[in-house]
Amino acid sequence: MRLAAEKIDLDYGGAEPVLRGFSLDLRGGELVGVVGPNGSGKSTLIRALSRTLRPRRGAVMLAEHDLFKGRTARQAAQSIGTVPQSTEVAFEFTAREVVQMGRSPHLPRHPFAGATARDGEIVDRAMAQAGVAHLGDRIASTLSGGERQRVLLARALAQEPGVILLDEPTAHLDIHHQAQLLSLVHSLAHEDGVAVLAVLHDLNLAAEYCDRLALLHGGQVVALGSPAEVLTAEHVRAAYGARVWVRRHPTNGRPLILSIPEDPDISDGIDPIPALGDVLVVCGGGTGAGLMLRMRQAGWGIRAAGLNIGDTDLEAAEMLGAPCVLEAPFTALSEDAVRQIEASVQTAAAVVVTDVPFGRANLANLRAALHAAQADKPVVCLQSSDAKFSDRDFTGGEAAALWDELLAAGAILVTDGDGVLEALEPRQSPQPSRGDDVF
Ligand SMILES: Nc1ncnc2c1ncn2[C@@H]1O[C@H](COP(=O)(O)OP(=O)(O)OP(=O)(O)O)[C@@H](O)[C@H]1O
Repeated sequence: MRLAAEKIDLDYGGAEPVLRGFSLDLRGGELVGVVGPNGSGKSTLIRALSRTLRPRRGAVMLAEHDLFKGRTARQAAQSIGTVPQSTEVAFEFTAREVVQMGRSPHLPRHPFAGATARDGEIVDRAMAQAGVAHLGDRIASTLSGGERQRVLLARALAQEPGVILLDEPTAHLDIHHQAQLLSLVHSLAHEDGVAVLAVLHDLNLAAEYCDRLALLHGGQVVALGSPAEVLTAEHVRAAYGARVWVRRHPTNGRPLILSIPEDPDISDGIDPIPALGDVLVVCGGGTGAGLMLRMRQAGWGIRAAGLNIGDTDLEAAEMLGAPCVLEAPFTALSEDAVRQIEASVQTAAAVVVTDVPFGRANLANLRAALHAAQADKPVVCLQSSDAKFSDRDFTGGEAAALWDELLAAGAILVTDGDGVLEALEPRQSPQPSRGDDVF
């Protein structure tokens, strides 16, 4: 069953709408997660989709009907089951009675008077699915928050709806019940063809279970798509103002979000706008992380040459907001990546080559540095005094030959990070060329 918000404006009577021109299409067979910071309008969206809050503009369509004009509340409840954020139960009903209420949109009269044996079976099944069969005789108000949340899920399941809307369904659940609930709603979507929309705060759970995500910020969708498309460090920063690393989950390949502590050592002293030019850093395997941070703190803009996804230097570069040329894990830099690196060399003020090992996979980075030096671009090469380049050449000598060419072309050899900064330091704009009194 399709449920769609079509360019809706929602408000609570204030001057400004909470959601503005909002559209979202939910279809049977998919689990869509709605994520976003506090106050971004997630619960308000659920209220509109569940026919509780009428949009000021636009329409909510249930199949081909306008939910607010073409459907009664009872008709809507036959198709849409809602698990609300609040688990408060006003009256002294037993858990089973609460679940039985889910059948009421389908019954001709009073929910308990009109219930048939089949309704009873549906209630039993819903309680079993939600893992609350053993709580049937308990007074709902005496249950724990997590137990009540699962009872309310059972109530929604008892409606046998084509659409289920869940507002923070995992808020009160322990880790085991979180996984159980999301697995259940995932299978309702994928095996029974139900359209499921869940507001979730936990981005990792959202990434793991949802087919699509909508990221809300300020009452608008700022990103909509697969978890990998939506949960990028940039989107998370833009919506939440939080800095995160985005890695891949080791088993399912979905994005894994790790928050970066607001470490004053990292953020202090970094001017948001680099005062100097951009330096392209050839690094990898952690050889560039500390150096990039120091260079950034010194006022340089940073770009990273080709890095494989999963490389620790990629995390550091992302943390510093540095553009990177990305390559798949354990894969040699592609022709496209090499083109991007060479283009980056053209516009960089300088190139720094860390003491990263070179193999066939990243040799193109070293070649790009050589091209920079040959084009009279300042290139600084890091080689600690007690190491030999041959120790980090895994190309059978090809990298060593490039390295020698690089130094012959005028690259500056330094032995540590201080040396890199010193070599770069006098290079205030305008950018002088090699041969000027620069290094
Ligand atoms: N009943 C109401 N009356 C007036 N304003 C409201 C009401 N409910 C919500 N709002 C406002 O609407 C905006 C969106 O609130 P909403 O509850 O939809 O956000 P949310 O994304 O679900 O937040 P949270 O993550 O904190 O649950 C907020 O500014 C909130 O203060």
